This record gives sequence, structure tokens and C-alpha cells, in this order.
Amino acid sequence: MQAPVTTVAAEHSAVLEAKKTMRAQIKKQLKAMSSDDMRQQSSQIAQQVIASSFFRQARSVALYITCERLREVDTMALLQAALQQGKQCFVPLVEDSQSNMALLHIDTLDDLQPAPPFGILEPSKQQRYGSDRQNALQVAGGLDLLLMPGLGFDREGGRLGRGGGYYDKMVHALDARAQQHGWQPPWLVALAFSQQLVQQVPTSHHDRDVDVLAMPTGLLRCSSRAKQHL
Ligand SMILES: Nc1nc2c(c(=O)[nH]1)N(C=O)[C@@H](CNc1ccc(C(=O)N[C@@H](CCC(=O)O)C(=O)O)cc1)CN2
Ligand SMILES: Nc1ncnc2c1ncn2[C@@H]1O[C@H](COP(=O)(O)OP(=O)(O)OP(=O)(O)O)[C@@H](O)[C@H]1O
Repeated sequence: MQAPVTTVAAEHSAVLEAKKTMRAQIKKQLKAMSSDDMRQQSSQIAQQVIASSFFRQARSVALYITCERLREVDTMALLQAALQQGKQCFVPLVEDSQSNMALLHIDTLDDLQPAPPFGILEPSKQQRYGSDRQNALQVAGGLDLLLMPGLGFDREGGRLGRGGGYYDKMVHALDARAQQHGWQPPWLVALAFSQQLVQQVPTSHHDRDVDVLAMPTGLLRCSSRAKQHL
């Protein structure tokens, strides 16, 4: 039987409220971290990822470019390793405030420039010679690996983002394309400081769990696919 609309709406607003509260709590924890702690954990996380089978085997990788203000796990060492190993690299370009983001191909760090309002480095839409950059939804065979940011995570792979819905929407599109062609969906790997691991994050129906949580102490295999194949 379908739940009455009012119950669904009440449940929805309870989840939104719980997300808001948890975002505020985790932001406080992140603010309390020293730069040394952040640097050290970021370097340990990068080492774990670089040594992993999902990174070594990936021909195409999408990853966010760390923003100091957002106090995220630093991805620079991962981007450099991926470029050096000849992997195809894709990074986010926010298109609008309706959860639309593109993951665009870059060849070098010089392809990035700071974008308002947070100064996050983003690729230009076009390459130097005017041609459009390839987008992760066009990779032949599908994207292999998506390294994701977020605020809070749990051992089951639950992920609490910043509320923009950008990654939810992108993952949905990547999964749909993989399914349409009978390809493996990309490995979803979230990068997390130890301060970001919580008992359980509140989730809505559109939130997709990640496969792996990369933490300074090791890789947590969350999904059954990760437990079986990694
Ligand atoms: N490094 C990085 N790049 C990314 C994301 C991200 O989370 N991290 N995004 C992921 O979606 C997209 C950008 N979307 C964003 C959506 C919301 C907020 C946001 O609300 N930020 C702050 C406000 C910080 C401030 O004012 O200093 C917040 O969390 O309160 C930031 C980015 C694409 N690129
Ligand atoms: N697949 C989707 N298509 C369109 N809108 C979506 C999709 N997934 C989520 N959204 C919208 O995005 C908004 C924010 O969702 P939510 O709070 O779960 O974001 P988040 O997971 O914290 O953000 P992000 O995915 O960018 O890290 C919601 O209003 C939701 O309706």
C-alpha cells in the first residue's frame, strides 16, 4: 500500500533536517582540524588510493579539485599520479545551480582556472584551440573511476554531500549510460578524513551509496560489488 502523501512529505522534511544538522556538525569538526592533520591524512589517503587495484586498473578517472575553503581531502597527488600514468582525467565544471555539472577532460594542471563563488579550479569549456573538451559521459566503454568529495560518510557507503545534488545527478547519469550499454558502472570511491566517518548518514531515495571509502587507515569496502571484486 502506498503511504499517504502527508507521511511521505513529513519523512522527507525530517531527512532534510537531519542532513542539515549533520552537515553543520561535520563542518565544525573539519574547522577544528589542523593543517598538518589535513595534510598528513590527505597524503595517507592518496597512498591508499594509488596502491589500489581500482586506481591501477582505471584508464579513465574523474576527480574533484580540492578547495581549501571547503576543507576537503587533497586530490592533487592523485591527479598528478593519474596524469603521469597516462590515465584520462576528468574534473568538474559547474554548469548551473540546478545540480548540473560536467566532468571535463584535462591534459595538464594548466587547463584549470579559478571559478566563482568559491574559487574552485575548473577547466574551461573549450580547449586552447577552440574544440570542446571530452566529457566523462562520452568515454568509450564508460568512466572507470569516480573519486568523490562529501561531508560525512558511513561504513555502509552512505554519503552526505554539500547539498547541491551535483554528484547525485552525475552518478545517476553515469550509471544509466553504463546500464544502457551493458558496461560496468564506475567505481565510486569517496575520500574521507577520519573526522568524517559517522555511525549513519541520513539518506534520501536519490542518494547513491559509494563502493569504497578511502580513509587514512585503509580502504573500506562498502558495497557487495567492492567486497566481491576488490
Ligand atoms: N572541490 C570540489 N569541487 C566541486 C564540488 C565539491 O564539493 N568540491 N562540488 C560538489 O557538489 C561541485 C560544486 N558544488 C558546490 C556546492 C555547494 C557548495 C557549498 O555549499 N559550499 C559551502 C559554502 C562554503 C563557503 O561559503 O565557504 C558549504 O558547504 O557550506 C560548494 C560547492 C563541483 N565541484
Ligand atoms: N538525479 C538527480 N536529478 C536531479 N536532481 C537531483 C538528483 N539527485 C538529487 N537531486 C536534487 O539535488 C538536491 C540536493 O540533494 P542532496 O541534499 O542529496 O545533495 P548532496 O548529495 O548533498 O549533494 P552532492 O551530490 O552534490 O554531493 C535535492 O533537491 C535533490 O532533489
